[in-house]
Amino acid sequence: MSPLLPVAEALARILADVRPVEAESVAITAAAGRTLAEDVRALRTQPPFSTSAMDGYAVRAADVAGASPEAPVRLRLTATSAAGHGARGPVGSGEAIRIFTGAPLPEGADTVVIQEDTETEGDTVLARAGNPAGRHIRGSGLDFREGDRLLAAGERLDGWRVALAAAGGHPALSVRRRPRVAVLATGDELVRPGEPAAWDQIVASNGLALAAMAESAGAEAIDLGIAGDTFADLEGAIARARDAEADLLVTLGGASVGDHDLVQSALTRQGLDLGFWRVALRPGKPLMHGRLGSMAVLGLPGNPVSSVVCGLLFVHPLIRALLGDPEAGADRSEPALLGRDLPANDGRQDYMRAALDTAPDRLPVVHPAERQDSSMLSVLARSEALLIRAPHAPAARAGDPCRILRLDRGL
Ligand SMILES: Nc1nc2c(c(=O)[nH]1)N[C@H]1C(S)=C(S)[C@@H](COP(=O)(O)OP(=O)(O)OC[C@H]3O[C@@H](n4cnc5c(N)ncnc54)[C@H](O)[C@@H]3O)O[C@H]1N2
Ligand code: MOO
Repeated sequence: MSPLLPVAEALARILADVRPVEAESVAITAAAGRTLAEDVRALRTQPPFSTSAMDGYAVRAADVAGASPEAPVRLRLTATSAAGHGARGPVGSGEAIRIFTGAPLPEGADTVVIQEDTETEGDTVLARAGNPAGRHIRGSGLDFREGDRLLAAGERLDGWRVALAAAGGHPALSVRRRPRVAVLATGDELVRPGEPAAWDQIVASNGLALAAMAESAGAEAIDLGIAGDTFADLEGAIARARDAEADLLVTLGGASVGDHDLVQSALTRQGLDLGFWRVALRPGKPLMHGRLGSMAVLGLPGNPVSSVVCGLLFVHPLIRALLGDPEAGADRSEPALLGRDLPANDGRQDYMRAALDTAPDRLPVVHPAERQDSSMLSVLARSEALLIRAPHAPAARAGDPCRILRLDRGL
C-alpha cells in the first residue's frame, strides 16, 4: 500500500495544473458572490465633480474668514444646488449658494459653511463661522479616477465590491462561470433525509455539508443522490456526473479498504487517472484524488467529520482555483495557545475539533474537545476551530503555542 502523503503535498498536487473555468458576462445586479475573470477598471471618475459633503452654503473662503457669532458675515443668496439639480454658479464675492449634500459645488465657491453655523433673513445669509478653503468639499476623483484599477481578477465579489464596480460605470462584469461540482453519497446504509430508514440504515448527511460548502465557495452543486455499494449503481452515478459536465466529482464514503469500498474501483473501471490515495491526515486518511477526462475527482471518506475536514482542506481550495482565485490554497491558519496538555501525535497531521477562548489583545486559547471521533457531527457543530497538530508533534503543555484553523460559519 502506498505511503501516506503529507497534507501540504496532497493540496499542492490537487491544485497543480488546475485551469480556471471559462469567463462569462453577468449583469451587475446578479454579480454578488461571483469571482472576477478580469481586472475591473473605472470607466468614470468618482465623484465626477466636486461635491458638498454637508448641507449648508457654498461660499468663498476669503469672504467668511474671521466670521464669528459676534461678527457674522452677510452674504447674498443667489441660487440653490441640490443633488441631481446642480447650480453651476458662479459664486461671486459676497455671494452664497444654498447647497445640499452630494450637490455639485458651484464655480467660484471653495468652501461650504454648514447650515448650523448660519441664519437666513430673506435673500441674505449670515455666516457665523469662517471655514478654510476645501472644508466640507469632496474633490472630483476623491474615490477613484477613470482608468484606476478598482478590483483584481480572481477577487470574489461581495456586496461592496459589486457597489464599487457599479459606481465605476459597469453595468455587467466578466466573471468565471460557476464550476459544476457533483456530489455523490455512497453506501447501502444511507437514506435521504425524510425517507424511512431500516434498522441498519442512517440518514445521508455529509452531502449536504459538501454541497453547501461548494456553493459558498462559488460553485454550483449538483446532487447525484446516493449510490448503493454496487458497480452498476456507482458507474451510473459517475456517468451522470460526466453527462452534467461536472468540473469536479466529489464522492463520499467507500474510500477505505473494506469489501464494500468500491468507489475507487468503479472510477478506475471508468478510466480514472489516479493521482494519489491516502493522506497523513486525521480525520480524512482515505482521501483520493484523480482525473476522469476533464473532470477532477476527489474521493472523500464517509465519516461525516472526515468529509467536512477534507472539504475545508481540499474541496474548497480546488473550487477557488477553478475560479482563478490566486489565493486558492493559501494558509489560513493562525497562532493560538493550547488550553490543555496533549500527548505526542502519531504520523498523521491532526485537525482536532476545538472551542476557542478569546479576549482582546491576546492569542486565542484553544480547547480541543474530549471526543475526537470522526463520526461526531455534534462535536463539530459545537466547535469554533480545528487545532492543527503536525505529524509526530511531541507532547505539549497548556500554554504552549500552536496553530488553529477557524471554522468559518459561512461555509
Ligand atoms: N481496516 C481499515 N478500516 C478502516 C480504515 C483503515 O485504514 N483500515 N480507515 C478508517 C478511516 S480513517 C476512515 S475515515 C473510514 C472511511 O472509510 P470510507 O470512506 O470507506 O467510509 P464508509 O465506510 O463508506 O463510511 C464510514 C462511515 O461514515 C458513514 N457515512 C458514509 N457516507 C455518509 C454520508 N453521506 N452521510 C452520513 N454518513 C455517512 C458510514 O455509514 C460509516 O459509518 O474507514 C475506516 N476504516
Ligand atoms: O481518517 Mo478517518 O477520517 O480517521 O476517520
